[in-house]
Amino acid sequence: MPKIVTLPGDGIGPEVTAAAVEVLREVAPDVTLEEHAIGGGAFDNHGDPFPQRTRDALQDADAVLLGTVGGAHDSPWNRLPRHQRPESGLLALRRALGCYANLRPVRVQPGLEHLSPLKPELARGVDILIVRELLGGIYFDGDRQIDGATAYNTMRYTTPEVERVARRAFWAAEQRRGRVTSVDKANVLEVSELWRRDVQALRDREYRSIHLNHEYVDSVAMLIVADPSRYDVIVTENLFGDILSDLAAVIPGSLGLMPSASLGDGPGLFEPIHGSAPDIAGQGVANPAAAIMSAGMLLRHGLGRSDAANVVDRAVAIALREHPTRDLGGRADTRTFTRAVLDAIGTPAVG
Ligand SMILES: NC(=O)c1ccc[n+]([C@@H]2O[C@H](COP(=O)([O-])OP(=O)(O)OC[C@H]3O[C@@H](n4cnc5c(N)ncnc54)[C@H](O)[C@@H]3O)[C@@H](O)[C@H]2O)c1
Ligand SMILES: CC(C)[C@H](C(=O)O)[C@@H](O)C(=O)O
Ligand SMILES: [Mg+2]
Repeated sequence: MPKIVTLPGDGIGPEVTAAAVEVLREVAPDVTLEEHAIGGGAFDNHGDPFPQRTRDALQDADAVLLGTVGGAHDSPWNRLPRHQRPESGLLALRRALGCYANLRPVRVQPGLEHLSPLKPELARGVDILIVRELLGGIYFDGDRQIDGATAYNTMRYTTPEVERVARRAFWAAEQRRGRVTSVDKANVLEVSELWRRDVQALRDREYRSIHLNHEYVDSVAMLIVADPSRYDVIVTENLFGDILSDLAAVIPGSLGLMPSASLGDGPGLFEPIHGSAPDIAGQGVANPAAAIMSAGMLLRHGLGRSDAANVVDRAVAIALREHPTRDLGGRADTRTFTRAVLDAIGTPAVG
């Protein structure tokens, strides 16, 4: 019986995770779910944003389902030493699981173009997979400091770090349209020069059937919304991927439609890309679609259950058509939307 560790976290995390858990129980009733603490609440209760008990629970987990961590800008959590802050708990979790490849799909489902603020002809058919490097770069390098009026962080990558995430991107592209765009800032940064060189060399050595091109991150920030259909798989380093994926959320219509899967060599981590949304937390109005779709990715990538994952994706699309949430200009609250997903799961597919 597969064991899934759930980590609801802070803000809207518990609200959207509860929805995803309901859906998981419906489509995978044999799975064991075990809830643990992470983030700001974990610090308040256990003095650590990634407590030892949570760390221990990962040992025999098959997959991890995460909500969100963090507080508002004026939260006391933001005045803690950095290693005690909620976000540090999340980064430590990613590192503990060794999840170096973060898959962030950006998809406009047929019939849901109207949810996008882009013109329907631009939004129609968009299907991008952003592969974000998740354990390296400026997020993790030890060389960082703030001291009086001076502060620095360093962005560092090694060839093995670049190659392992690029491999995931090439592999994904082989199952899709065979195109990879590697995004960097090689016109300015040495670290991007290495990134570009290593991605190209790997393509030339092992993935000759893949069409690879390189683009600068500033240009991609424009083109991804101006002409999103030009992209199939995008592979990029940690910080660029963080920013580009929130930007890309505009294409389907909301951060609440952006799930993710973080994969390494052990159990995967599945989480919506959005944050704890302190502005709407506790009101029961968060869009749980990204969390539910993350549970779908867990079924697909974490447990190898594609059929169940397809059922979830189809049900989410139906619920979005009939009961859009407030972030999408609709009126459905979290409960109504989740109910609609559960109802759609119970309705046999036609055709
Ligand atoms: N993976 C994570 O846990 C994660 C990711 C990003 C940010 N954060 C943390 O979350 C906190 C808030 O960050 P932020 O405000 O910059 O970003 P955010 O993603 O929490 O919110 C940005 C905006 O999007 C809206 N939004 C986000 N998710 C939504 C959903 N599911 N349904 C409806 N609306 C939604 C919010 O209401 C807000 O207006 C910070 O502490 C930050 O560090 C955590
Ligand atoms: C909360 C933060 C550490 C995190 C990140 O920057 O990776 C978030 O923005 C994300 O996109 O998952
Ligand atoms: Mg982010």
